[in-house]
Amino acid sequence: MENTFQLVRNIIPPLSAKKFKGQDGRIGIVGGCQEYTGAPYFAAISALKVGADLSHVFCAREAAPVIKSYSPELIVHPVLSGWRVRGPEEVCGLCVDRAAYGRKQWTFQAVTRPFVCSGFGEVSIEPSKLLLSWGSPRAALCIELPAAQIMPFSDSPDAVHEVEKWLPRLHVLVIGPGLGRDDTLLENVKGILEASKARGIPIVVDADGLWLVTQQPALIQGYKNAVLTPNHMEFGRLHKAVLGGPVDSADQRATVLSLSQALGNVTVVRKGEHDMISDGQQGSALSWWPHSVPALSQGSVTSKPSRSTAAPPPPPT
Ligand SMILES: NC(=O)C1=CN([C@@H]2O[C@H](COP(=O)(O)OP(=O)(O)OC[C@H]3O[C@@H](n4cnc5c(N)ncnc54)[C@H](OP(=O)(O)O)[C@@H]3O)[C@@H](O)[C@H]2O)[C@@H](O)CC1
Ligand SMILES: Nc1ncnc2c1ncn2[C@@H]1O[C@H](COP(=O)(O)OP(=O)(O)OP(=O)(O)O)[C@@H](O)[C@H]1O
Repeated sequence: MENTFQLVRNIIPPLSAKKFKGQDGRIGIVGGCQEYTGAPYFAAISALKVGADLSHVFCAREAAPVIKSYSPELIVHPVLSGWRVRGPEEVCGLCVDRAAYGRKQWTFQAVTRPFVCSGFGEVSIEPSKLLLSWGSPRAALCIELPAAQIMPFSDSPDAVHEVEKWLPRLHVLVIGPGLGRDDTLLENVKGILEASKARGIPIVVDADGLWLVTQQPALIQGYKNAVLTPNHMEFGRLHKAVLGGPVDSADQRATVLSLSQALGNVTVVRKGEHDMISDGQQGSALSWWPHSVPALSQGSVTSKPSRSTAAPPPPPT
């Protein structure tokens, strides 16, 4: 137990009157969409609980009010998602919440001449038109649009740019908790990941960030400032994508080591009954992680303390 305390002390910055806010860690979490608001919250708040000073959450627009109301300590940027439809003159502007794209239910706001409508209704998109219907009895509005005019948007014109301007002030970025798997949103996240790499910022990749990396392992290949934190399923998917086959359950540690090596010595923390870590040099089981933490969706917490102070990953026992 004493050993565990010492290891925890190693990654928690000591309090000091000489420091000012921000010096002990400014963390960025890229995650949170309409469905998932808990995972980015846990990621952000657990960084604060282990000693970081500031936690920023960059999330989809519709997740922001929810995450903000979990805690006043978090700084929440609703920049990741949305659709803006630029229509013909009679449609001055129309916003449809991005997270629901591909489904029937949308939250929308349409500013048309001669009226404004907003609400929660059904939207169908065809190549050249957009049909909104809402209310009871149902009202409908059909807008003729060239498909090219339905464009992804963030609350600001460019999601990557919006996050990028914060990057010089961040010590570490956590990419993926509760992000969802929408292609357009992941395209934004890809841009954020590349911008972070260009600055050498340490990155923890979790949950849907791992989904993205599984589709495009080159994104993280050889970036030694990255820590991947896959759970059982995520590890299996990543292993298959990178090494081309299923996980050898007979030697779990070896699989973590070989995945790390195949990714160019990116650090891999495989979560499970025994968390396993490898930086491609050696593979270890982490018995130090406090297993009083129940296996109740605590992965969002697990991955964050390990890099939340931009400290090196915890040493193996
Ligand atoms: N509060 C929030 O905001 C949270 C948000 N989150 C968000 O949720 C989304 C989905 O993420 P995920 O990890 O649940 O889905 P995924 O990777 O598809 O795997 C699910 C399947 O894996 C299986 N399975 C799992 N463990 C296993 C094991 N040890 N051994 C064997 N099987 C195992 C299990 O199979 P089952 O038991 O159902 O047969 C299940 O079907 C993602 O967008 C993420 O960001 C989450 O982070 C949660 C907290
Ligand atoms: N079978 C298990 N026995 C004991 N502890 C476990 C077990 N599986 C996971 N854990 C603990 O839970 C932590 C999170 O693992 P888990 O597989 O739940 O990750 P996750 O699915 O990414 O979580 P989240 O749902 O928050 O994203 C692990 O780091 C480990 O400490």
